[in-house]
Amino acid sequence: MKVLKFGGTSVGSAENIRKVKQIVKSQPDDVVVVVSALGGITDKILNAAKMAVLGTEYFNTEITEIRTRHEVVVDDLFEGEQKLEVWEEVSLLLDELARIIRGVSMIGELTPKTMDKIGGFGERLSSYIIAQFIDHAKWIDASQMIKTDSAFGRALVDFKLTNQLIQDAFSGFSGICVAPGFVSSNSAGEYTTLGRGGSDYTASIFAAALNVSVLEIWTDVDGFMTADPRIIRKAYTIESLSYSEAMELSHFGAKVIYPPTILPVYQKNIPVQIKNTLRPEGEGSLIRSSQPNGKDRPIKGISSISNISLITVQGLGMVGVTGISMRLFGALARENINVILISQASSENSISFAVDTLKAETAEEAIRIEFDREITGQQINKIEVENELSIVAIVGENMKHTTGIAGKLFNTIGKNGINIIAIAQGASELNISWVVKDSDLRKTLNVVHESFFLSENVEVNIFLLGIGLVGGNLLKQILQQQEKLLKEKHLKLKLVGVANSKKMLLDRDGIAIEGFKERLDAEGQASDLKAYKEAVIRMNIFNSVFVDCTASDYSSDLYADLLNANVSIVTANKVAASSDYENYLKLKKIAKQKGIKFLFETNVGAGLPIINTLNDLVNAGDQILKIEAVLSGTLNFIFNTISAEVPMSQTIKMAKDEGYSEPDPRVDLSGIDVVRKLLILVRESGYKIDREDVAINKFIPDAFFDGSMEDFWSGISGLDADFEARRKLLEAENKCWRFVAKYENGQAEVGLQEIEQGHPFFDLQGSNNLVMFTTERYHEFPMIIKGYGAGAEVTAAGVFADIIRVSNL
Ligand SMILES: NC(=O)c1ccc[n+]([C@@H]2O[C@H](COP(=O)([O-])OP(=O)(O)OC[C@H]3O[C@@H](n4cnc5c(N)ncnc54)[C@H](O)[C@@H]3O)[C@@H](O)[C@H]2O)c1
Ligand SMILES: N[C@@H](CCO)C(=O)O
Repeated sequence: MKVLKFGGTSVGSAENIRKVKQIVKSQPDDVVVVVSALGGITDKILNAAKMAVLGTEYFNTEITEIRTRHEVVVDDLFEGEQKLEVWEEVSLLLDELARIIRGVSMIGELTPKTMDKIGGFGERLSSYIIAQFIDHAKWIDASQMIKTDSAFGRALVDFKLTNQLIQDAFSGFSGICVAPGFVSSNSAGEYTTLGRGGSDYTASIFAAALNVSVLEIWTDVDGFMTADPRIIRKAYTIESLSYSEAMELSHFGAKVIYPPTILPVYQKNIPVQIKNTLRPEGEGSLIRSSQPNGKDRPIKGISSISNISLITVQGLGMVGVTGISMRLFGALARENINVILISQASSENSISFAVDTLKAETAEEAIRIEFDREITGQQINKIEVENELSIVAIVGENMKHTTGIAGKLFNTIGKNGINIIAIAQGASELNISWVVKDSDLRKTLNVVHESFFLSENVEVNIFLLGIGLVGGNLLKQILQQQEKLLKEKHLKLKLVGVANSKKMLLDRDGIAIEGFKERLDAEGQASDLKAYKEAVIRMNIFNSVFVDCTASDYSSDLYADLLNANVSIVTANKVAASSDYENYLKLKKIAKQKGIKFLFETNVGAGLPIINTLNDLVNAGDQILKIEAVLSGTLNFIFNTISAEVPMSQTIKMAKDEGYSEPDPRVDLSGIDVVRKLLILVRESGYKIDREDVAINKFIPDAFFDGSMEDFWSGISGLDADFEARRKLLEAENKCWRFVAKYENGQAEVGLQEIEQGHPFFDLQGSNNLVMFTTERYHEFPMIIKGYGAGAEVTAAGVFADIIRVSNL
């Protein structure tokens, strides 16, 4: 035999009741079907009664709506003679209900006893209709079998008597019977009810009394999910869980089953199968006795409750004093306040507990009254209430067998900048709960869900700034690689923000790269860097990375604010890392302290692995003694391309067209770009250096850099003849020009040099770069890194690699 329980949504309409019939009919076993009232009906009944006692006539509207809901269902489900018969019986029940509510209105009194009498009408109505609809089903009056005390509203079951009555009623029974949930009666035969979740309880009581093979709870969700699916789209159904895990998850928000109702079946070790009436083919969740399974994940699910207040009672006078907790929780119990989480440090000087925000004020008042003497005597000096909080809990029996869960949990949460306000873990190790701000809840659930591999993929959320040559190429490369990364590395790169100097667009759900430009143009708001930054911070998305592909010289606050909000930074823009040494150091420090990344590999040598190599050398204890390098792709290209046929001014235009130069090529020609790169290399080598410490030997007069861009382009060809004459002389001497950066013994300089054949710089072709590190370990033969040093494609690839580094793959 089996017990099947159908909830309010499952029996909420004629269409759903047909599904119920199908499910019941397809059972090979004898079945007891326990049903809730049609969805929303119990609330309406209780509301009508409350309206009646308040003396408003609105209760009549509710009664009419209750009648119509049932009429529509009966009309739809039955035909001809049967319809009349069923409606006649249903009408009688509805008339009785209306009479009682009118009585309440006349007397102006609504006792718990009356509430219980009318509270079960919804179940009596629905069970009767369903019993008639399922051929050969028998209706049984569960209220006369489940016997309770007379505590109206939440009666206590007399299990001995109840089990006997149920067993007697079912002796020799076979077939299908339908029973109302929630209803019970006292020894005088008066109606009582079983409290919240009462229909689950009825089903559990029947299942235990009849010792059935399984209790099936049919509801409107697929079962227990790994997290709230409204927040975590990747949440999925938990196949099997223990009674304790189910209780813990239900207690914290997953209202799949009402926890105390599990007790009777738990005691008899009867499995509970959760199924979705609207999707019966789904696997659902199976609750059974704990069978720690090595293959199971250490945690089964994450649950949460919002609108929590945390109350902290603090005072040195509490230390070592017995009875404080007893009085504290006694005071709360007297006010009927449910305490959801308790945390007390071993110092005993404070105790914090969480309650529903609606109860916070009453709780504070109750404590102030209870501890009036201690507050006056300053043994207790602080009672603090913090609102707008949420509790999050991870639940899993296997946590007991696994070390490092708490470490991993709090490390991931911390890295994402989420502040933990209180923590509690019971010694059963079944549950770790902690308190965060409501505004951090979504992010917390996301990172925890992901970090415990409840979801298969690691997600990195990208906010891109700048979609010119480098940014545009980057998006193309991500688009090309996205699927492969997802499939092979389980890395999901999601674009959640994109901006250029005209427009900006943010979307937490993701911006498809294909067609992003059209969407940016159509939906984007006017670009505003401050607003973009603030939106990134406000969105508070987990695993966020801000990718800067502009050359903008904005305030240094931008990066600092983002890093402080735990958003990693990947930048092709050299401005920040080459700004004041103090600012560079500050940004690196924030990133380190927050456990996130500030990466700028492409700042030197575009996609060449220069900074990472330097970091490896230094981290492994090497010391950089000398740096000699050709660091400008643009300048190297110019000096390699200039000839009798191609004058210097033309090579500048060519470098720009090839995408080597800065958006403003004067930054390259003035040597500023190379100074920036040298500063970054020297700093990453571990030395303090600022811009004024670098000597620049310019090869184009300052006057060309002072005017407008137009002035520059129109004037620069004036230098062509002189350059060509000098070039010829150089060529005759078998030498070439290279713009060289050098650092040694605290001296830094950049400038044009004549390079002789045989020198490593001499054969450096096109826009290539070359860096030579002379170190304590690479002494006689310096380490050389050489290759494309500029170009949108290689730079974008370097930025891409940094983004992947952020994901910690
Ligand atoms: N091209 C290379 O070889 C190379 C190599 C290494 C590093 N970089 C660096 O990459 C960066 C980008 O270079 P690029 O050639 O792609 O430049 P670009 O001019 O082609 O693109 C710049 C982008 O930034 C946007 N932008 C500029 N100011 C902005 C602002 N205040 N707010 C929002 N958007 C803004 C522009 O609209 C444009 O989309 C530069 O910092 C450059 O130094 C380039
Ligand atoms: N403008 C830069 C790009 C690479 O940083 C160069 O020419 O080297």
